Amino acid sequence: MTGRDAATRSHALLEISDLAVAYGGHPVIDGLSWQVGGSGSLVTAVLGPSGCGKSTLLRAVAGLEQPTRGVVRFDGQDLAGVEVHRRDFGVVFQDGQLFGGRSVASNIGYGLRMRRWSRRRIAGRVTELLDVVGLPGYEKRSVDTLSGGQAQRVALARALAPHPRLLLLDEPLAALDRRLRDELAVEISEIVRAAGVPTVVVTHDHAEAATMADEIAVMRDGAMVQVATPSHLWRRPVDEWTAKFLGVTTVVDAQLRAGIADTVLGEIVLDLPDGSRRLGLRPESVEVMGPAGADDSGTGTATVVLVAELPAGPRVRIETAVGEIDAVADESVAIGDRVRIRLVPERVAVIG
Ligand SMILES: Nc1ncnc2c1ncn2[C@@H]1O[C@H](COP(=O)(O)OP(=O)(O)OP(=O)(O)O)[C@@H](O)[C@H]1O
Repeated sequence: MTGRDAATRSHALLEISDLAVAYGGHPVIDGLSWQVGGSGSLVTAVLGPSGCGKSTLLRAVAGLEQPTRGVVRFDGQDLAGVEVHRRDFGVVFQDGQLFGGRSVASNIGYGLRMRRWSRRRIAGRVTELLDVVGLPGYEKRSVDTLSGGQAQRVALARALAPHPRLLLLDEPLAALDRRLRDELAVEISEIVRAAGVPTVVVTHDHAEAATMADEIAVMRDGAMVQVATPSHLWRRPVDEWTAKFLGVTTVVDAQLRAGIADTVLGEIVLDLPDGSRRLGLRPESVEVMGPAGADDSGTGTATVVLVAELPAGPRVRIETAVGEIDAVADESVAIGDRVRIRLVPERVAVIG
């Protein structure tokens, strides 16, 4: 399967219907239905809070957990009864789970030896993959001497080696520090796209999901609540829980008339039908404009209660009609200033 196939395929690659998985009789996933890859996306993220069942879902797709109900299909084939190693899926876990005490080459070649590839062919594939993951020449190194980031690169190479039909990544960056996570998220995304392997990546970090994936499935309590592109998710979260999980800190009511939404924080142009809506605000959704004055029609007013000078510009906390909220400022303001505020249309989330 190549990226191009993914773009032209009309049916979903992975189809899950009414899936249920339980541990000791306690359901963790109950009635989950989800289709992956039908819209042409190659990398899909499953994003949800800790404990919502993301890893369990991935393990059920890999064949490592037995569903109590439901169907998992891959490319039209029902996977019930298909053993883990016959699914041809590559899996990478949070801590890589490399075989300790062995060399990098031995780890990457593992699945190829199982498939009875010749030594020469394995050696060629290992070298090729070490180039792909940025570790050329590492064949003989013991995996016990690798850094966390290097170990995850080797785990990725091992998963990609047998040309899997699907790659399943379970929080592959969770054990790494922030800077390395950001760097490796971009790298992994580039690597799987270049290889053209459809990928599902589980994460609880929405920046990571947006960096890596074309499509994000938001999961809550064992079910999918919304599946959309990252930009659609930020702008149109399906409900208040999803909006807040995605970084919305304040929700305000709006009355729309002729493309203008009226809120207690001022007016905003929104191309939506007349009626009542709820708007979700993140700090970047609210801009502090300058001193409040005689002509404040259409804008809200607020009082500055805290100022933090961040590299990207001042971040301020302001007292408004809906309580204290965080906002961004173009120019310097001081604690106690009475200021005008503006809602930024493209950075406001419309809920529902
Ligand atoms: N082997 C197991 N036996 C019993 N309960 C389990 C097992 N694995 C997971 N659970 C429970 O199932 C629920 C979902 O766990 P899961 O690991 O799938 O969630 P998650 O969304 O991946 O969480 P996290 O982001 O913290 O890894 C949790 O309440 C967890 O305690």
